[in-house]
Amino acid sequence: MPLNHLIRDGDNPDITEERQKATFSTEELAIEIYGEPLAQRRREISAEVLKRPELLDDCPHVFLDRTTKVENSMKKTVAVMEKGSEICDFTSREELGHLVCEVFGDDGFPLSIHFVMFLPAIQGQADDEQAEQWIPRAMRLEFIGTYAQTELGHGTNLRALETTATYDKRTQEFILHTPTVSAYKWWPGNLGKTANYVIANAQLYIDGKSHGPHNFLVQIRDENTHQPMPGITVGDIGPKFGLNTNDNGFLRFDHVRIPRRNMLMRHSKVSADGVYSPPVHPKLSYGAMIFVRATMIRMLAHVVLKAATIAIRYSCVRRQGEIKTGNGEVKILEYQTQQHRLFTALARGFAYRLVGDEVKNLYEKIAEEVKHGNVEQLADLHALLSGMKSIVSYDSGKAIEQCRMACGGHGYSHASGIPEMYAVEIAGCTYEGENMVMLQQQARYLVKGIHRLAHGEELSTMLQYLANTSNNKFRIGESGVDLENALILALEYIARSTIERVTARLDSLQNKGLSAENAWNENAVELTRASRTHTRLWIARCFRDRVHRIENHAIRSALTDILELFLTYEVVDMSQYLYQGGYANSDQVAQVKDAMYKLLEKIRPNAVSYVDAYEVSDTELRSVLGRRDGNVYDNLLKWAKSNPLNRTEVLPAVEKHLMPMMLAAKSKL
Ligand SMILES: CC/C=C\C/C=C\C/C=C\CCCC(=O)SCCNC(=O)CCNC(=O)[C@H](O)C(C)(C)COP(=O)(O)OP(=O)(O)OC[C@H]1O[C@@H](n2cnc3c(N)ncnc32)[C@H](O)[C@@H]1OP(=O)(O)O
Ligand SMILES: Cc1cc2nc3c(=O)[nH]c(=O)nc-3n(C[C@H](O)[C@H](O)[C@H](O)COP(=O)(O)OP(=O)(O)OC[C@H]3O[C@@H](n4cnc5c(N)ncnc54)[C@H](O)[C@@H]3O)c2cc1C
Repeated sequence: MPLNHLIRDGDNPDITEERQKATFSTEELAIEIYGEPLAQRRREISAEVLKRPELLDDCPHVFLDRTTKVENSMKKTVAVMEKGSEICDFTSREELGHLVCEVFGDDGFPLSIHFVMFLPAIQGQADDEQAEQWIPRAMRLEFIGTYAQTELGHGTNLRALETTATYDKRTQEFILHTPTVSAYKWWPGNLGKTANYVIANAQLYIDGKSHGPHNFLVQIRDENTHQPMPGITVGDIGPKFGLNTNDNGFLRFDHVRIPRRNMLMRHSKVSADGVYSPPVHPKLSYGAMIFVRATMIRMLAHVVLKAATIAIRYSCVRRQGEIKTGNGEVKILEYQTQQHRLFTALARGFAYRLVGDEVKNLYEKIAEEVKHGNVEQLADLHALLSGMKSIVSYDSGKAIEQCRMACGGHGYSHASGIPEMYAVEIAGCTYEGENMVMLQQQARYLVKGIHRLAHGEELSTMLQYLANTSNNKFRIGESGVDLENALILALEYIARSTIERVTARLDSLQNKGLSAENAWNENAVELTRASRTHTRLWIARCFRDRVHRIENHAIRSALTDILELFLTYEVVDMSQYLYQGGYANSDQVAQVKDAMYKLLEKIRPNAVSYVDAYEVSDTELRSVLGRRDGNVYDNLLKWAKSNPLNRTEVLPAVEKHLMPMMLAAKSKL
């Protein structure tokens, strides 16, 4: 009985051969990733979707213009809302999430901002009475909401947002106003054509005094006619690099009045007579962003694993060139360069996916405490998520792009599915805080850590490795030190020494009289590097702990290969830092590289089985190259023939423009 459960008759023999080589059960690995009931439920949901044409695309989305794309996704949204509960349990985020992936593919659920920002903002920041008033109706989708914070002129620097909410004591209302063009709200998902309400982030003014940005619930479209409300100008911002089924929008308020109780008042309050009570922590109004940063890690990992699925499967059915002359063309996955590109992408995908679970659990624990007024761990969480969203979005983008290039010319075609994946995923470097900015948020926390240590103060668990100054020599190959431990310690050294060095430089510049702000800016690149090394260490440790907890021996062993590849890759990638301070020499770094190349060989026979175990259906994958059955060439031809340009033999545009030109050229002879 083969261990890979995806073998079927009629598949490309090259891919069947791969599946027969599996040394672990792909079903058991799927259970390790998703958990026992969910792994099975995902398959049932995928099978159900296939039976319902209203949930499937008539043709690949890339063949459609934007208006048709938007209409299709709205139509399918209604089908999911009406019939989805027959297919999956709507109270399970995981089941619903899977249904959404099947039905909508890369662009995700068209109303995602309603669920991932609008509702979480209300849940975390509205008081009980407000929550009771708004949440049930929002959950039933009686109306659609979005989160309107970013403006045309400012997205990063929230303190400079220009939209104002001025309290009018006389009528007990807030007046929302957009004073300039740069104050237009710009970017919110679903704002353009869909949302009826926004959580608007605006500068609160009472009696001429500013209290900084706060969140307000504002109706922008009539619930029945969908026409803009008085004082509202709203529309779509136009096509983007990706996510084109979403109507990201612009919005202007012209002295729009809302009742006092439409300010979200769990943490900050304004009384009827205009008395302001501040929150227990000044950044609690940023809570919805924290939620998305925590959630997006798994979402980004999912895209990497989809791209790896496509590129690894394709690399086993694509033959090109010979390794030994005369022995015939090989599967391109036999090339070490191909394995290096793809298995390291696979390793990052698995690492981020499993670590993403841990991040989500940590977020839920701390968010619950914050809800009850305990903000002790908020700084740790903010720092961690700032780093995580940045590293995972950027390194995932690089991994996906490598997967695309590894598919050669066909990777550049939309038939591969990877260009759309990249376009969607890479937006994660920008939204929820531009990466360079977020890395610096984390760097503040790291620099403070070094200063605390210098003053003999206690460090949070996350930073305790900063005190381990005895870790000053690479111990790879020493007896009693296994590879994993040596690599984790190397990553600790890289992070600690980088943070120490940049902090010392900051301090010395300030001691020489430079202002704190200028000293910071002069070290900003190094500070982002420090942040990167710290976050990569955190991911590595968390991934290692997760793999060590696996009880099934065969699965632990399969994921240990992936873990070790991940660790060697990270250490090689940052090896220049190992030479600083004489921690390692070039022979030791060469040992890490050798270990990495051996792991590529070890992983090779199981490559297809790893991605099979992640179980992304063909419906969700939307890729000709990544099809489960490996029958790529016939289907590439079908895909090309079905594209709208081939509907007529002679294109009307050719008749209209080129033919007359050619005829005219002939007549001149
Ligand atoms: C789950 C996804 C699924 C599907 C989604 C699919 C598609 C979704 C697509 C898009 C969704 C995206 C939606 C959005 O993009 S919404 C808009 C997001 N906008 C941002 O993220 C803006 C980024 N800017 C900021 O967060 C802040 O302005 C800032 C850079 C953090 C600076 O803030 P500021 O108020 O000026 O504070 P500082 O002076 O820099 O810091 C003072 C102090 O506060 C601490 N701090 C900052 N933020 C937080 C926080 N959130 N929580 C806790 N503490 C925070 C900061 O560390 C500092 O602490 P010190 O101790 O050093 O003083
Ligand atoms: C697909 C997508 C969906 C979005 N959805 C929403 C949404 O639903 N709601 C919403 O409110 N917003 C949304 N946004 C907006 C998004 O949150 C912002 O674009 C993001 O926070 C970045 O801000 P910005 O555009 O002002 O970039 P800018 O801040 O202008 O960044 C431009 C450059 O300046 C640099 N920079 C800026 N400030 C600093 C600094 N202090 N130090 C160093 N460098 C700096 C950046 O690193 C970057 O290189 C979305 C954006 C995208 C792309």
